[in-house]
Amino acid sequence: METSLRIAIAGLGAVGLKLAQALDAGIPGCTLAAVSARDTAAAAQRLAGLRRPVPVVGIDALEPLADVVVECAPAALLPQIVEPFLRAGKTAVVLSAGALLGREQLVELARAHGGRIIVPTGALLGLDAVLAAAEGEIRSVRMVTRKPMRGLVGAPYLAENNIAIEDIREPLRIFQGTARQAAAGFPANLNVAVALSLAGIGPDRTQLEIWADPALERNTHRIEVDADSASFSMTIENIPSENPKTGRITVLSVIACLRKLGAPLRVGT
Ligand SMILES: NC(=O)C1=CN([C@@H]2O[C@H](COP(=O)(O)OP(=O)(O)OC[C@H]3O[C@@H](n4cnc5c(N)ncnc54)[C@H](OP(=O)(O)O)[C@@H]3O)[C@@H](O)[C@H]2O)C=CC1
Ligand SMILES: O=C([O-])CC(=O)C(=O)O
Repeated sequence: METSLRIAIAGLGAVGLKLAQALDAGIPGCTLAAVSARDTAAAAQRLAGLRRPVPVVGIDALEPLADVVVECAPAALLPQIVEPFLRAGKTAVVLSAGALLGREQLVELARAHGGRIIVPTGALLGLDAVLAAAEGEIRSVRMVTRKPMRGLVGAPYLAENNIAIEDIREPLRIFQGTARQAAAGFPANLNVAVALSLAGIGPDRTQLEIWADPALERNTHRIEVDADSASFSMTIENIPSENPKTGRITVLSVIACLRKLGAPLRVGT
């Protein structure tokens, strides 16, 4: 007998709204149960076209209404969104992966209560191969991210280091360091680097370069992995969504992830 997972969406922006619409159109094994947004009235308006309306509630009211929460909100809200679900032994799908760093207690909470945190591949690619390689020995993981300026503006790292990118004419390397350092300096831009590090050799060994490139339209990530099982490199060129910092493929990754949760055939690691 098919049971349907009740899905809550925390954050109704570029990712959350598209996800709500996809759930309303139908993802097998999943039912949209509730959403949360900063501006409740505006959110209710955005959802007016849904076939089956759902309540718009505060973050703290989501847990009793759902089995799974999809976090697609500003990174600072991550603990408030996922803790109630983990404490109830439920599942949290996390897009603000950078905010998991330094919050290992969330994983402990999940472990203690039988809950689960799932980080989808999101705007990246190749995490299946990285996970497989990590079962052997990975010698190095390097990622190079190139973004148009509108995909980077507002990042705290730029202000803290007096880096102005608005008027650059040539590609400019604005950051070189580890995934952990990038997550702190670019909390709305580099979740993908943290997801890569969690799949592979961790946030302190995953090396990252970030370039601002005025010639680009797409957020571009290249990953290079050297392991005892294989060497591989891959590049993804993300078409921006309504939010220039967020690739269109991000919500599709979440939809695929939810579909997989209830699927009798699961492909990929
Ligand atoms: N892992 C990955 O590969 C990727 C991760 N991300 C991350 O995913 C997250 C979502 O991205 P995106 O959809 O583009 O972001 P948006 O900025 O488009 O949307 C964020 C949403 O969060 C809502 N929000 C803000 N404050 C609250 C609150 N207090 N309670 C409830 N909701 C709130 C906003 O509400 P309102 O509309 O009312 O203002 C908005 O709807 C971001 O952290 C982003 O960095 C993005 C791309 C890829
Ligand atoms: O890393 C992110 O959070 C988003 C990103 O780069 C992209 O969408 O390409």
